Amino acid sequence: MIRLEQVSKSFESKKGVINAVNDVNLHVKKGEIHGVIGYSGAGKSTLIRCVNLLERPTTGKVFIGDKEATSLPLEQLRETRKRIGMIFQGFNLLKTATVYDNIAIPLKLLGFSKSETTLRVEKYLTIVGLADKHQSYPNQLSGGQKQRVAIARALAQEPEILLSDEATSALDPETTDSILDLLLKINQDLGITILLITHEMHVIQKVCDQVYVMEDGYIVEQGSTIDLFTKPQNETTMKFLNTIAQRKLSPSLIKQLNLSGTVTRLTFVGETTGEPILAQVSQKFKVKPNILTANIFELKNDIVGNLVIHLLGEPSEVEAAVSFMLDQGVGLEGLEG
Ligand SMILES: Nc1ncnc2c1ncn2[C@@H]1O[C@H](COP(=O)(O)OP(=O)(O)OP(=O)(O)O)[C@@H](O)[C@H]1O
Repeated sequence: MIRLEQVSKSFESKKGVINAVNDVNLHVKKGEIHGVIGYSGAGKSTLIRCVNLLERPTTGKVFIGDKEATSLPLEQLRETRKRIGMIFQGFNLLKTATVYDNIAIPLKLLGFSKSETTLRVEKYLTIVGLADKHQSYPNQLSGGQKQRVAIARALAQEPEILLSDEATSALDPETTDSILDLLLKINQDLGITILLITHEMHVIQKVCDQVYVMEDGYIVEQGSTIDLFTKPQNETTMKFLNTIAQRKLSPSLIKQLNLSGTVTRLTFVGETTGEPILAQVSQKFKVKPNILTANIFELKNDIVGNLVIHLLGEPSEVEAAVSFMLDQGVGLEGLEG
């Protein structure tokens, strides 16, 4: 549905050329939700703006469906843009217009009749849960409600694709979750393909099928959400994972705990998450597993559990215990300690 082939974007500035996006390849299939995560300045906004050609790539190709948007004449590009809705961190609502008009005005500008406009405004305000707010003004709404209006405005044009530029970054955690639930609902119920950018791993965790980690304009790691959560390869990915679950024991903690022996992280995915593996390990082998940290979190389609344990015992028993856990489908990663 969205395909980027070797897309780069540079800007001329007083300090020289800034390569904001470098050689990015990306493919979002119809109905999927993909997320790009990166720190400030990584190039995420520039990248997402290249998708609807708000920024024209310096080199590379952008495909929307089977059309190469980067080579379309302006008139056809306008048509293609109608297939893409966008929401923003700052909502971009007209302050002096009611909720109704915020959604209706773009439709009127697109030439929809009054009755079709009314129908669509009502339909999409109901979908976002604000059917009773027609006549409110943006300053009478909470941040989450404003984002819901912005989502209704984007949906009212009945796009196939929704681009989300840090749509939850200005919201508190609870409101963030309610907006993410809404994105999941419109993805599932309306079949809308979503590409989002974020600096919050929680957003990726909750809604994304595929993830791209971006740094200095490059995609430094990409894969399914489950793979990134269980087998991260890149240092930046690990830093983002650390924001939701402790992955490393700090040297001072290791010192305080006076750990000797084996410290390992166990990763449980799906069915193995509920198995009492550690109880079995201590029954079958002469080892004492001591849990140092533990967490369990839900991804969009999976459950992942992480345990950091300290295994005390004779090396041969520890080795046998480790091998048993591997056989049970548990992911293992040695940690310093
Ligand atoms: N119009 C522009 N002119 C010059 N430089 C730009 C322009 N837009 C972005 N940049 C530069 O490109 C780089 C990437 O910026 P971009 O906004 O895409 O990153 P980001 O990951 O979205 O960061 P943030 O989350 O802070 O917005 C930065 O160095 C930025 O200063």
